[in-house]
Amino acid sequence: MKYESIGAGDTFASQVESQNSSIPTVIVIGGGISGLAAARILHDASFKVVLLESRDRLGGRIHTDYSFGYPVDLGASWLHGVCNENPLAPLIRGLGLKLYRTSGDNSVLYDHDLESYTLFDKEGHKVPQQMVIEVGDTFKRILVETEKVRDEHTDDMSVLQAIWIVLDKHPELRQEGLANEVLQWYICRMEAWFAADADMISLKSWDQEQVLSGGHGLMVQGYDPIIKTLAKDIDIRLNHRVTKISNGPNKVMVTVEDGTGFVADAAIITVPLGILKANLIHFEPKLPQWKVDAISDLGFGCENKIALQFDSVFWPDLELLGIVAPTSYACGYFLNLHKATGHPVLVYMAAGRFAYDLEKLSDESAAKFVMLQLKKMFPNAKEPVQYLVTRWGTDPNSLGCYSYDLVGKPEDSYERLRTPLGNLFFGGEAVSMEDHQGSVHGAYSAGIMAAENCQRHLLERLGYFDNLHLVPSRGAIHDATFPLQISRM
Ligand SMILES: Cc1cc2nc3c(=O)[nH]c(=O)nc-3n(C[C@H](O)[C@H](O)[C@H](O)COP(=O)(O)OP(=O)(O)OC[C@H]3O[C@@H](n4cnc5c(N)ncnc54)[C@H](O)[C@@H]3O)c2cc1C
Repeated sequence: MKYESIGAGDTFASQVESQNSSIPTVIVIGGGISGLAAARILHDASFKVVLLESRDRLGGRIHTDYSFGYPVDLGASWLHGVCNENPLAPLIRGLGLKLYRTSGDNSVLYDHDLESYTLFDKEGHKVPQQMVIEVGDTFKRILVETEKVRDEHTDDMSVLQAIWIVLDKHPELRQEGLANEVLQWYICRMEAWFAADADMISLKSWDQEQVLSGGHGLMVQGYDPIIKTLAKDIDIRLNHRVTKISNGPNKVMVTVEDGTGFVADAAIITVPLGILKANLIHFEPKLPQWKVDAISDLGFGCENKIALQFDSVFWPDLELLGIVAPTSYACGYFLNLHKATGHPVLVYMAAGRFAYDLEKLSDESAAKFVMLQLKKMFPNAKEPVQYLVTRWGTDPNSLGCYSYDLVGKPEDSYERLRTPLGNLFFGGEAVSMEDHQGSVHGAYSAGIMAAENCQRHLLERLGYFDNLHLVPSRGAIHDATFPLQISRM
């Protein structure tokens, strides 16, 4: 074997000398979709791979929970870009997974269409749908005007600041009373897309991502089958939290929490940006300043979900039930999973500072808070049978949800983030963000890209071109030709 698990106290050099084999070896750090995609590619290409994952489960920010008796995604749940060009389409087709499309292209609500929801004020009165549509149109006009603000200013600013400038210049776009609360709700939806408050999001970059066509679809059976498929036959070590990475000229040594070391020809790191920002992994030699800067130039937002299971449905047959308020912070909404899955489940979703604040509450208090919101809309709402509460922002394995462009971010941050350092390659959601804005398919592509770069680098460095049989790196699962199964009720 080219690499092996080694005990604490062994020196890097002595371990390197003891390794002799003809098969290139790679350590993949992180068992989310990015790490699994990387491991899959290299495993299928006959590399020797070991994947180190800190949690006691795979999937990372994909987490399909089954405690309600059926799948509920507590992390990612939408496929952004329901089209054949989506890199996940072949896997989804091959597994016969169903998608429930919640919006077409270019919705002002990102992954929902205007007709798919109802808003309520804080007294529980329905907001007239005509007002919701009109304010939605105004919000679109405000956003168009912010493009002019961008053109007029050389320095970047937050989206919120630009909105204020627009409202100052165009008093006719200002909203009062209930209409302003609806406008705040649109801002709240925008903040959910970036998992960050509007005063943190870069005006220069917020709309620059390349979104795939086909709109957005919920994974009806959850994302878990994809994780299971990618993980098949990979040497995976759960409960292996990496604390140190020593990047030598010919080998990489990765040390985990209990002091055990793993040596290989190369390593691919796919831990979330929040982990890199918090310096939870010690790099030897230290990361160069340009890499450290790239890590701090990007934002890492937070979104939390509180899933409520009821014994029966008492709410209307709509996809989203929203509550408007005088600030976007105080607005909220429930995703009606019954619409897509047939199960009596509502998922409350909170993003940005509010999501962090929710994490300070106990599970019970968080569920009580959410039930108060629900009872404003439906005074006779039943109590939930069960509930699940996420804490992505303080979870030591994620420290956030997904990346976004901070105000003033230099243009080449992503490029610097993904640039390899010798035998160390960088995958993970944040690395591919300029194309895929913190998405599952972005993370998947980033893992594939890192694996392909690593593969090329090692084959060149080790001179293996002649004696390795390489399976085409996208693998047989990419050849499936079943149509995507999409429904809309
Ligand atoms: C609440 C929420 C909702 C989302 N909604 C959507 C959505 O609807 N659609 C969408 O496309 N995307 C969504 N996303 C984003 C999507 O989930 C991520 O972009 C994607 O799953 C990231 O995959 P990844 O492999 O890069 O990172 P991760 O899934 O975070 O994988 C990294 C892995 O590294 C492990 N790790 C951390 N530290 C260490 C360490 N020191 N040593 C070893 N392992 C370590 C972690 O445990 C984790 O398993 C959402 C995310 C969240 C949290």
